[in-house]
Amino acid sequence: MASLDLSQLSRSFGGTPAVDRVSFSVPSGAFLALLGPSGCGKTTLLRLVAGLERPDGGTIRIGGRMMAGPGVFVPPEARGLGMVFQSYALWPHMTVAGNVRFGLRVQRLPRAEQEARAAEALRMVGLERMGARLPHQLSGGQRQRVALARSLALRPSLILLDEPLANLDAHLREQMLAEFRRIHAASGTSFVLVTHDQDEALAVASHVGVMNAGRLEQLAAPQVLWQRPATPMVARFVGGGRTVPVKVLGAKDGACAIRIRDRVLTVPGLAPAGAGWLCLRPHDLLPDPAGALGAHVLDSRFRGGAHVVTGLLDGAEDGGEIELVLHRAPRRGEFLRLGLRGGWVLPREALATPLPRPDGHAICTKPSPDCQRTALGSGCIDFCCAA
Ligand SMILES: Nc1ncnc2c1ncn2[C@@H]1O[C@H](COP(=O)(O)OP(=O)(O)OP(=O)(O)O)[C@@H](O)[C@H]1O
Repeated sequence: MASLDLSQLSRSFGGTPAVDRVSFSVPSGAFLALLGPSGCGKTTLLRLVAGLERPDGGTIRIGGRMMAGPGVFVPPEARGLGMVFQSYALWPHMTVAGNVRFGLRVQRLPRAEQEARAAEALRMVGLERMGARLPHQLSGGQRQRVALARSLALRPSLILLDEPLANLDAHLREQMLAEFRRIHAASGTSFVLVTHDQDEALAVASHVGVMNAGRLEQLAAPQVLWQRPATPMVARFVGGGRTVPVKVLGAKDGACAIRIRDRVLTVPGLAPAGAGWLCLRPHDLLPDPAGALGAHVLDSRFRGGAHVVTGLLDGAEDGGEIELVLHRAPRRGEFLRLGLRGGWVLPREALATPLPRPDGHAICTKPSPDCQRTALGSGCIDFCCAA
């Protein structure tokens, strides 16, 4: 088990930053998922932590030990990490047990200990009866579990997983996600997972970091990321969210009075009077003939016992398509009036001084290079500048 602390971590390729002054701390035993659009720097960040890339600046500490920083670079094999990749990278001519023992042999552990540790790791991933098989005699999910067992056998303090489920079909991914959660809890090892799939990240992780163009936009618990996005990018990226420009009239006790057309509504949020964004997710909207918002129906299909409607949200700045659930089939082109049962308000421009939160912490509306910590372990669950 180890904590992971990054400070101002940067890496550029040909002058273009792939990871740009990223700072965060996650506690020992965390399951951190890194999420973001293609090319945002997730893999580069993972490779920096692994020691497969050297940073241009900043520091990496694992379990409090400096792994990279000014004048320090600990090579990958000395970082005490496990790595699991999309490709599994199993030796095809070796049995499952042989593959799991491989790293222990390299470490020259006594044979009896190798066997005991391999058996324990295979038990943890539920493959205790498959030790004698060859990799080609296993399913994709089983092969991925062997790769995980091989890492666990080394008893690393941190396991790095790079898109480990990408080669599996949807059903198997679900199963493996549940397995990952179980194995993470049973082993007590900290996990860092890079994934394209936000459902996967939100389902499995204790902490989720959203990256964009090399920067960390927000690092928070999944439900915080969902309910209180720190930036418009996070609001749009996570859960098919949309942002509608609104006028904020004032803020009090963690809620904002906003004007939409001729209506004044009170919505949770942290924005001062002025231009703001109303961040919406599909479940924040419900049909309401007297509602302040509206959407034109583009398409509708019957799924899960209800009509899932794709609508074009009136006034949204970012394309505006949003999914709604109705209990009747709407006409294509129909205008639906929508009421609010949720939402979150952000300021249009990043604030120089974050507004105080009702719980006494300050929230970063735009994480800055000076933002040193994400105090997840100590009570505050937002990307936080509170000193
Ligand atoms: N070895 C390299 N040489 C040059 N550019 C690189 C190298 N590795 C990564 N990059 C660039 O750095 C940026 C971040 O890449 P990275 O692979 O970290 O993103 P990612 O978020 O993991 O993307 P994806 O989700 O598509 O895998 C991209 O613009 C990529 O082209």
